[in-house]
Amino acid sequence: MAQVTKANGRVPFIAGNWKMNLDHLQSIAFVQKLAWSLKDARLDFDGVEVAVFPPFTDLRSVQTLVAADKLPVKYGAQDVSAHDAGAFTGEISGAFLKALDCEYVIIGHSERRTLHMEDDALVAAKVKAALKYDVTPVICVGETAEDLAEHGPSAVPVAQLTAALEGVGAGADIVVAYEPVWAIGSGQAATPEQAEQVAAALRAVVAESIGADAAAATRILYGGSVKSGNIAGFMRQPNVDGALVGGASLDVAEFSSISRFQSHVGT
Ligand SMILES: O=C[C@H](O)COP(=O)(O)O
Repeated sequence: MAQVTKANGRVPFIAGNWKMNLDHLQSIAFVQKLAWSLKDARLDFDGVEVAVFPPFTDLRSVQTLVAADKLPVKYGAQDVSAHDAGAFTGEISGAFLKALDCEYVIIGHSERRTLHMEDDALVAAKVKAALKYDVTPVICVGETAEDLAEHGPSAVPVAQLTAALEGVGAGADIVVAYEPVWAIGSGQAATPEQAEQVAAALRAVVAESIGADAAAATRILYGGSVKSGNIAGFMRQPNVDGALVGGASLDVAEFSSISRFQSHVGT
């Protein structure tokens, strides 16, 4: 299968955020089926990285399965504490994620910003906590419909990413996810051109904050009502390197189809 790994060298990244869905038994069945599906499709795993982000309680099961069967599926957590250890009831340390071989952690998802009152300062602290333990943060930014009407598409995501990277060292390994809040779970995705416009602005922020080399290497994802039917349009954009998928990541066939976006490119 022809790959569309871009001339820029960034490996496309398809990430499934399960949110609060699928328990540890369901996670095992899901990851097994996903791996079989991707293998059946003869996906070249050098050409695309596929990761799932299950609830914390699933991570040990997913780790065991992936390690035992050497499955070509990566995994990460949906949140991390800003603290290392101690009296923080309900929190999960980056050290614990690293101990489970999590490569990634989602930080600053709009649901955490809105429902759990996470502000830019806390997001920035969590980014540093993840990097401290060598877990790559997937930093989520995005504007609400009101922000869009008032400030246009880029202003709020740019401000959020600038704040999230405050104090982060040059060359840090990060992933950025642009998720317009109005597109999440709404069935109304941004257009590929809208996503590209904001992704380009976010890449400039990465360059300004942690350096041009890091900006060239950083994957910027689009998220918000991504499906197999619209993924190709996003993947054609020069600054969009993948997708953070919510609802559609809970259906093995659909998530596998999104991961095989190469087969939709050109259609
Ligand atoms: O993290 C994923 C996003 O919230 C997108 O969710 P969605 O694909 O259900 O719109």
